[in-house]
Amino acid sequence: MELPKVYVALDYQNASDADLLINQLAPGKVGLKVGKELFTSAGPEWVKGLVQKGFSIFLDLKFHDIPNTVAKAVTAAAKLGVDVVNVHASGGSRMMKSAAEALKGLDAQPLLIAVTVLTSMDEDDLKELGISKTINEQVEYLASLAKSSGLQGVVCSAQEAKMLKAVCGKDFKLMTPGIRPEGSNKDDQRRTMTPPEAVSAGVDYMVIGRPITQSSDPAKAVDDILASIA
Ligand SMILES: O=c1ccn([C@@H]2O[C@H](COP(=O)(O)O)[C@@H](O)[C@H]2O)c(=O)[nH]1
Repeated sequence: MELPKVYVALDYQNASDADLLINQLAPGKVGLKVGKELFTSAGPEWVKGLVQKGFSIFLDLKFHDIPNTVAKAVTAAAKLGVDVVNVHASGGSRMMKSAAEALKGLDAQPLLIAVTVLTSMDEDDLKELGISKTINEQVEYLASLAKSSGLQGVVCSAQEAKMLKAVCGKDFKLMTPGIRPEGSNKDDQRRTMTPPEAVSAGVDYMVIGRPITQSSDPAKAVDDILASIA
């Protein structure tokens, strides 16, 4: 099944706030990304309800723990019927292999992808962590590790898309947050691209939150974004 190009990041405090937007969206047009805040407040049954309504769901919980725990967590996510689930590549190859192995043989197998370097980070943030590589080097390193561990793609910035498609191959999926329509506020994001730039760079999927959720007319913001990449 082909997944939608745009996932709306539902960074809301609770299900009723999120439902106000979801009720204006059509499942065939966009996917929905449920992250830590909303999952913690709304819970797995609410996520299952979105799946039943026909939405493609990216469950963005960025698991990062010992291999056994992450394997169990991705299994629980798969059982919700979500299409995409993620782990942190910095959890290492044993952790990622364990997650990939756990999904094999399940009836529903979500796309398993790994976060490389958060799109809110720049080179100074890497230095602070004791990493002397450039952003591109670190993203390439972690994406290659994710690929060799059996994952199907990564979360990265659209700025790294061309490089990663060349290194990891065109079938290796790129999910890209940090997307900002022309003229919109960057907020805490550091490595951004506009939707048309991201499409030209070859991304598979885009995650867009505040430019939609904080717009005075979120449904129109979605339509404008989709029109800009049609
Ligand atoms: O590297 C990453 C990984 C995840 N995210 C998530 O995507 C959305 C982006 O929201 P915006 O409002 O469009 O900035 C948010 O839920 C993050 O948790 C990311 O931004 N970068």
